[in-house]
Amino acid sequence: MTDATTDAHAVTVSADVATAAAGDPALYSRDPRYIPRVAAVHDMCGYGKCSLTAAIPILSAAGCDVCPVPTALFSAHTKYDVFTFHDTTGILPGYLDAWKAEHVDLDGVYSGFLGSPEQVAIIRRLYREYPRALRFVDPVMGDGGELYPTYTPELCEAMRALVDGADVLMPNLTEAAILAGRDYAGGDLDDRAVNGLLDALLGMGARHVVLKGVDRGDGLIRNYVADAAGGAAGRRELAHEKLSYMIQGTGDAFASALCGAVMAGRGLAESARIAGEFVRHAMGNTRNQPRFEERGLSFELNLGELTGLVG
Ligand SMILES: Nc1ncnc2c1ncn2[C@@H]1O[C@H](COP(=O)(O)OP(=O)(O)O)[C@@H](O)[C@H]1O
Ligand SMILES: Cc1ncc(COP(=O)(O)O)c(N)n1
Repeated sequence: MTDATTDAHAVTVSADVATAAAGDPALYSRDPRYIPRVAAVHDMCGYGKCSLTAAIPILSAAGCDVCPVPTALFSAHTKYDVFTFHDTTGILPGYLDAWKAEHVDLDGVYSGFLGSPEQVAIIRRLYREYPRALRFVDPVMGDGGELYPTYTPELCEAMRALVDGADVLMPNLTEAAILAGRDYAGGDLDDRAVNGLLDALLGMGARHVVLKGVDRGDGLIRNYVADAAGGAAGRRELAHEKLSYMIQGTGDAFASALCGAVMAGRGLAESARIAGEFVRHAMGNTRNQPRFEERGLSFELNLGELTGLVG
């Protein structure tokens, strides 16, 4: 892995990904006249923008037909002190039976926050019934070494089953450690530790991994892209400016923008670059909103960055 060079704000990359398309092949071959259909298996939050309320507009802006598979209904995301939670596991088998009866077809299955361990079986059913669909897995479980409040050890264990065969696995460092069965080692991992986590996840059967959120205290956030087929030479480090405040929902927006860029026919490293920039710009706009610390990422003014990706 080559070190990123820094400039003040923009993304820096360890290779010129924009011009090195040969080293950053598309995972999806996009016909600009065709609108790919992506099932978004996430929760719905009534307030606090994240999960489905991020996935639907962001993927739509990137030119996808988004079909929600709601894994839970929350009054607000789990960073609020008060929220209601309704697990929708019981309705999902009938929901997918009805899709099957109507011959719905899918080009992608993009999963995130789950409501119960049984929902992993629902995702695996989607994989079986739509074997052509690209599998995007955001293994949402926790952050900063802590699990989210509705996540049990059983749900984390079930989540591990989604690693094998994932076309794009997008964990943060907490989630990568849980999936790989390692202790969380903080956010400032060196290259060797990053490579160790990437190797572990690729060894568990992921085809590509985007490891998010390495923070070495130098003002940058680093995301890493690795490819099971490409070996060490195929790894990319993408670094961009770290803003000094935190916003909820950045992980969901990043994963949705990355998924949209891949479905628009971009390479994975280029897609990770686009997603990181999209989140960084939207964080700037979120800062101008009331109660910005808790409202979720306000990306409404940034969707135009994604509408031009196709064609
Ligand atoms: N403070 C920040 N400044 C700039 N970019 C950020 C910041 N927080 C998150 N991002 C971008 O969004 C990506 C995903 O955010 P993160 O919150 O780490 O995901 P998760 O919710 O999965 O932990 C990061 O890898 C980074 O590219
Ligand atoms: C109900 C719910 N859904 C999703 C998230 C993840 O948010 P993030 O994108 O910050 O990981 C959350 N905290 N709560």
